[in-house]
Amino acid sequence: MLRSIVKQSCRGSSFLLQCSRILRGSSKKWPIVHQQEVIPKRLKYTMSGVKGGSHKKGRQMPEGSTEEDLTAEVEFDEKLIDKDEEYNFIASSALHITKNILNEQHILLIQPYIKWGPQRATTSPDLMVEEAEALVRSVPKWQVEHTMKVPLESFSKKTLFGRGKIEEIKSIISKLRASGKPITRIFISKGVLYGAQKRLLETTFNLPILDRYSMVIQILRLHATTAEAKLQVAMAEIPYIWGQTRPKNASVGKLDDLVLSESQRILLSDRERKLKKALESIRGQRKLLRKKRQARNFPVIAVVGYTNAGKTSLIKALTREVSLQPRDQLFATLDVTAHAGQLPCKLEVIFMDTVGFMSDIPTELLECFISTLEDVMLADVILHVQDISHGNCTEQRKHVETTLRELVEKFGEDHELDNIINVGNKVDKLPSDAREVSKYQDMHLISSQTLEGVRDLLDTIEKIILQRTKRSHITIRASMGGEEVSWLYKNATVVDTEADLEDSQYLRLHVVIADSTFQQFKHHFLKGRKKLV
Ligand SMILES: Nc1nc2c(ncn2[C@@H]2O[C@H](COP(=O)(O)OP(=O)(O)OP(=O)(O)O)[C@@H](O)[C@H]2O)c(=O)[nH]1
Ligand SMILES: [Mg+2]
Repeated sequence: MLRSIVKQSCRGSSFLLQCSRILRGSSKKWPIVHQQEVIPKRLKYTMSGVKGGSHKKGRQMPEGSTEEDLTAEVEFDEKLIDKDEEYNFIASSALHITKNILNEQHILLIQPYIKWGPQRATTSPDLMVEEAEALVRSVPKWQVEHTMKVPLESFSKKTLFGRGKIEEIKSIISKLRASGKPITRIFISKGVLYGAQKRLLETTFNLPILDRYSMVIQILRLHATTAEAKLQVAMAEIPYIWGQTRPKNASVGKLDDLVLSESQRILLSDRERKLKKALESIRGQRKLLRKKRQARNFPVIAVVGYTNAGKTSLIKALTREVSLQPRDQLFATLDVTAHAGQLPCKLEVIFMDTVGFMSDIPTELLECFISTLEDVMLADVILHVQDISHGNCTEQRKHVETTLRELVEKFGEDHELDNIINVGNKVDKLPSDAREVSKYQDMHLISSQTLEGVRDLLDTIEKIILQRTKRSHITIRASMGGEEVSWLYKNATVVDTEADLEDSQYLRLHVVIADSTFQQFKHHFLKGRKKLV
């Protein structure tokens, strides 16, 4: 900690600059046919702004910028997120999207896993089942009636399971029907099943089959409320449908793939093109929004983590924002929303809530949320929230870290991911003697529910934010009622003020100030220039 006292005088005002520079850090390296029938509707797309923000009166804002300015409009065809009967027909064949997702469904859950070899599961089958059950629970009225763990030698068999296992599954389905629990869907908890595998199994059991990708799509459809989230989910459906479809000139032997007519192919391509365009516009709007935030000079803290780790709960604990609704559901948050908060030094910051990650789901799905994830890449600090009470915590952590790295590489961001703070959440669920374990050593153990450890975490965030955004904590002595005082209120964060014991005409202001702003301050007041910019 550097402490220095600088005595200066100018224009009759003397300054005692007592600089307590807490931290100084390195800079951040940082298809169709129907086009004519559709009347493109101009839907209002409202970008979520900073919720709960409190702007200090007189604080310097970019000219003309207000909360209102965070609203932007993107034009897109209403059919992309609403009812498009022809598309829905294709989607329901490939994804088994139900007309009314809220209808009751009775699920037979099958968890396949590889016991030996390079594809061997890194997680225990029981934990895999637990996660698969949580996926089903995330849709109201969907109920797991029976669960099976099935060890396999590989996932590439045409019928996935051997003959004996298929007979066993058939017999379980019959028994359940006989006992008044008829199965309506089979959920095979594997990332993506080949189109041919899926259709063969559907014919064998005479039931719709869901894999993890199509299961997650059902949940995302249910949880998407804003136009942006709905467009992103609509986009995420397209690669899956193409993957399930027999390629145009494929040999007729592949009868088990989903076969689309020429007009259906055109419809799908056209939809893909329009979605890409709409999402590009949204990406542009998000960039604009980011620029506005940057102009306002608010540090940004992105909160990432495995789904259900407690990201939304942590933001709620840090901001006390009552409107935030943490839910015991997977993929509860689909929109990146910005929430205003304050660090202990009173510096206003923005916390960004994000979409959760999940293993054994192709990154293609997550990539549709790229405009969202760009906000994460460009944040000053990333909080990686982990549910340490979860039996699979270590694997979840690895998965999030790997995916973040993959996304950074894929989207060419120059990011070293060196600004991550690991947060071990739900510590209240751990017995006290389990907390000392070395695997938690690089983590801030907290509970978003009891608020244990939250204040310490905020202190760490503050330290890193000050370092990365090149801000310092300093004390400035200035004449009471003088121009310097109002300038500082406008351009810096005044944490506290006290009377100067040596001279009652002076105030001592404890401020958090960006290094560049401090240079401006010195330039204006120490060089005798009266006019401020
Ligand atoms: N006991 C306990 N439960 C917690 C804690 N933090 C979150 N939860 C619970 O965990 C569940 C998930 O919390 P969320 O905050 O919605 O998790 P999330 O990471 O935002 O989840 P997604 O948005 O679905 O990715 C909710 O039921 C919360 O009440 C905690 O510190 N202790
Ligand atoms: Mg959430």
